Amino acid sequence: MSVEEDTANHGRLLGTVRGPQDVKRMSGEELDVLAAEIRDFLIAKVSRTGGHVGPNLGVVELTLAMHRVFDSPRDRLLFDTGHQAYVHKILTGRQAGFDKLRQRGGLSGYPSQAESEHDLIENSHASTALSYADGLAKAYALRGESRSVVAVVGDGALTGGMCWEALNNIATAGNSLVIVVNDNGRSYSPTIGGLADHLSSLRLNPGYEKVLDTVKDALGSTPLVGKPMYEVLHAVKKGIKDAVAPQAMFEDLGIKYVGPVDGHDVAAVEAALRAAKNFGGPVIVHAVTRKGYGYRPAEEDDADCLHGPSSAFDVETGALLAAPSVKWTHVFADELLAVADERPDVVGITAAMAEPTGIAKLARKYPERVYDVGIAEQHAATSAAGLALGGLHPVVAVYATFLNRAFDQVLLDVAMHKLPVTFVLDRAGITGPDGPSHYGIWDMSVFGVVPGLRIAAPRDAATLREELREAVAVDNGPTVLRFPTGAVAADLPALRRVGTVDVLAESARTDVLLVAVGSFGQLGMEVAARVAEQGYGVTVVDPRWVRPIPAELVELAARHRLVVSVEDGVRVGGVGDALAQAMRDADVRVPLKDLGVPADWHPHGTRAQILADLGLTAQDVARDVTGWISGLDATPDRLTPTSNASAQN
Ligand SMILES: Cc1ncc(C[n+]2csc(CCOP(=O)(O)OP(=O)(O)O)c2C)c(N)n1
Ligand SMILES: CC(=O)[C@@H](O)[C@H](O)COP(=O)(O)O
Ligand SMILES: [Mg+2]
Repeated sequence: MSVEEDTANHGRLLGTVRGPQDVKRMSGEELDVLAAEIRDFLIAKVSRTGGHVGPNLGVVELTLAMHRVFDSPRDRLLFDTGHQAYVHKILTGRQAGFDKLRQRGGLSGYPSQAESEHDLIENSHASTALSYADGLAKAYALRGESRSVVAVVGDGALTGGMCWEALNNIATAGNSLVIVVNDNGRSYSPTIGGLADHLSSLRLNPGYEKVLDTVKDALGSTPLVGKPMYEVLHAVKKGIKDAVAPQAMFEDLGIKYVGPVDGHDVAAVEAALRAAKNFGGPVIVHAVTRKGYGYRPAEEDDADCLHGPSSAFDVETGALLAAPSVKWTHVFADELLAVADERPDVVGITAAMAEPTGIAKLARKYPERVYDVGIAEQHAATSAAGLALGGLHPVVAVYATFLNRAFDQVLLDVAMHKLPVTFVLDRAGITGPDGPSHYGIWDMSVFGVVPGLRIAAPRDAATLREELREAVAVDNGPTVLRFPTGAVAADLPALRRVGTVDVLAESARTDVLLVAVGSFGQLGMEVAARVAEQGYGVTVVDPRWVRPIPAELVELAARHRLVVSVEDGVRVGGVGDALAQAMRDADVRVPLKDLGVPADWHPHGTRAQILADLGLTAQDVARDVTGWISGLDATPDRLTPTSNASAQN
């Protein structure tokens, strides 16, 4: 079936859309038909691949209006977080790519400059678009380029601190800039905080422009008597603004407010955008939308309005077709609740992701002991420091990649004060479909340098439970627990424990010490078996606590001919790097080869595919290890002692 035929199957009009110019000339009726066809298309395609169906169903009309009012790519359309850019992709010639959405070699789930000139922000981390927009608008102003900058930001993303830093600057700069607040009242769960309350107060108020026009009309018949009348009018406007228009917050900042407007009414959004485009300064267009709009399973999904089904789902019910087995997240959630039952000082913090991180389970039993801070990881870290100063032991549960932005807070607000805060990093390592900015590959390197901070990498459910308990027992500094996405690894019992290091396998021969970090424990066992077939002995160890490097690991290294480490994190500054340094410091002259993820922007795909591309499979590692150890046989001094010569370029 050709692309045209396939697309046309989802609607006659959609099949005619090759680019934004095709929607500019459509009538209101045609746009309504096209919106319905786009919804059919989204549900049909995303139900097969998984992806952010809920958010994108909520921005169909919004995106149509944007592409009708503005001229992308000359005018720049920015999408905060970017998970809601599918409609933008549909309208910019990429309908054919949706059969391989978020799949290796296929369409990214986020804007991608490599895909289209219409795309700009590729980072899937929330709350960045307004800062990009501020910079872009300043650049166009300085270069004398008359181009519109439009940033779509969700109510959830608006709870991120960067947004307010940007608004502060946008107001001062006064450049022409359109901020479309896509207010569907939800992140995953309902958006929290004072801002959310403020936005909902706006949703409930009549647009104050309308009220103002009414008053102006009423007063308009009154003959103007110079200054006094002006004073009266101004006083009336101010009174209205203060009384009926809580959007004063934005306008007092110096940013014009337009709305609230029905985000599912193309004509209404268009009118607001045209007014904003011609205003000649920064304008907020407050669009009220519904996440999952037009698709009952999403609209009725109380958890997260089908925010992002991770794989194919049933169109009728929205339920995932492949029931997830026991996930690392589930094990964490259960054990945290068990700990909380025993430890009244243990509290939980989430950054707008209670369900995806498992913290929701604790919140259901102890709602008073869980804090949802919004998409505000920096605040989460320092608020946790405050909780710890107040005598509690906070557990901050975030995806590994999102803690990157709170490095300074972890370093100085938590660690320098030696505060007992536990950071639980879910989705650590290569995740897959969400691509490079979601890869939780930096934490062991970035946070490994923090003095007094300890990092645990459990290898299975049993060690996750054990290491979580060990972490919350630490009362003189921060701890980090990190584990990958997906199904939890089968329990891998240790033969014995040396200090905190678990020995998983050993042999009469001590040719190789294989340090298998975290969930790579099973991989280590398979490597040992393969290398043993070549006649070499491999000792497989799981350090459990990977930073700081356990002294016992260095002692074990000294008793082998070759050390190999393998980790689901970047090599630079990773566990292998740190072990090599510890061995040098102890003058342990044994060659070390460290395997891990190259510090780079790795493409999206499945976790297994990306790991295979990086040579992080049992077969590849076994081949490498065999090559290195047999090379030592041939030329014993080939690898200079304590070398951590890179195993990969
Ligand atoms: C820094 C950061 N933290 C967490 C996330 C995970 N995340 C992805 S989308 C989302 C909710 C976004 O809500 P909103 O901005 O309102 O957009 P909507 O999905 O409602 O369209 C969250 C928390 C993220 N992408 N970035
Ligand atoms: C955009 C975002 O941060 C999430 O919606 C992301 O898609 C994570 O998905 P998983 O929860 O399936 O890892
Ligand atoms: Mg939202």
